[in-house]
Amino acid sequence: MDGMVMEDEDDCPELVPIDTQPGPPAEQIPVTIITGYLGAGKTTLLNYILTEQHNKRIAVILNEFGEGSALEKSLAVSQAGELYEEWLELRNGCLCCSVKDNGLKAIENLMEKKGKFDYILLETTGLADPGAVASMFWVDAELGSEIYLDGIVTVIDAKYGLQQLTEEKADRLVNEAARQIALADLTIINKVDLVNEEELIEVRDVVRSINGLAKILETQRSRVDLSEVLDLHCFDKNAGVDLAEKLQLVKSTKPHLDKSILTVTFEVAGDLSEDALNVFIQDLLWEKMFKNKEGQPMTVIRLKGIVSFAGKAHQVMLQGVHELYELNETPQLWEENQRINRLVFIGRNLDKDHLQEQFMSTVVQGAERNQPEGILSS
Ligand SMILES: Nc1nc2c(ncn2[C@@H]2O[C@H](COP(=O)(O)OP(=O)(O)OP(=O)(O)O)[C@@H](O)[C@H]2O)c(=O)[nH]1
Ligand SMILES: [Zn+2]
Repeated sequence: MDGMVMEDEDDCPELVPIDTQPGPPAEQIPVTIITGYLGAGKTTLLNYILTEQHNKRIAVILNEFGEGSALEKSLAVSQAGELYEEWLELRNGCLCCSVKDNGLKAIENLMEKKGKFDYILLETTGLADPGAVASMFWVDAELGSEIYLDGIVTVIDAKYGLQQLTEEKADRLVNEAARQIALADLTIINKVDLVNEEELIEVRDVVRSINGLAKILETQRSRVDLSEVLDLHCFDKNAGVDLAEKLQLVKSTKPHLDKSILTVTFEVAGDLSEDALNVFIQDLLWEKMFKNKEGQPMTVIRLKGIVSFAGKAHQVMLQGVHELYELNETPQLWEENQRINRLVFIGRNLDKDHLQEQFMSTVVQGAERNQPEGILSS
């Protein structure tokens, strides 16, 4: 248990046991990923945070990782009004591995030269898939990096967001704007000055229909309460208590605009077999074995949950970003006879009934089981 699991590909690290310390050590530096479609207000948000926040040394990274095939990319880091540039070498065109090796190294080099930052804000370009960038920081924290992923913030243009979300995509491609919303821990609907109340409600409904879990803020010029954006600890197992509460409020959504991406959530009482759960998740995320009624494979972009393992007194937090997932014991103890697994899946072609049916097969049955099993609600 307590480990990062990833697909076993040649260039990628293998299953790595991690320490069982609760939460990131104090000296680790949080990185918040700021994503969102072209022109939504990401840079405006960065600048706002930089001007509002005076007691943190914040480094800003502008990410071009996801784009082009150039062999070198610059990593611009600005701090206290000064701009530094580091060059990244992209090996063999494999962005995932190059970014992982060099992106973090560049940041760490920079810290050696310029002194430690307290916080890193990373703006992805509007068309990038922030999932790849998020995975890199997430994995690296497990490998003992100085940097950990705090949260994924997606900025949405109140005026053009809907249009961006409905842009036709070639058959198998996911609309990037929708994917960015699906990945978010927090969404910010910006430019509220440009729309009327009705239009705003429409955008809000669509955002909610894609991601039923992320909090939604509404802003003008990306002016937010910084405490709602920074230090969210979304990937931290100590956030398990908050997550457990939040999951109780999440509702499954109906497709709204972008037909394919939505949120599915359910609760199942009882204890799970850890092995069976791993098989279920891997079949879902890696093998894409589960199909909807139209025969299309279910694709999960983001996954969160609190689960109960047979024989474990503590709650276990489940987190997934694309094909990476993690199970971590939280400090939270189960109350007797209150062991309820709560899961939230955000992705395409999700069929709730089928997913829940498959999940039920991970519940420990018969003599092994020490809790009553059954569906509580949905
Ligand atoms: N009317 C209005 N304009 C805004 C608001 N927020 C940002 N803008 C403007 O929208 C434009 C795009 O803002 P940016 O912050 O550069 O957006 P971005 O997401 O960083 O854009 P790219 O990096 O190009 O994808 C700029 O001209 C901003 O001044 C807002 O709340 N209302
Ligand atoms: Zn920008």
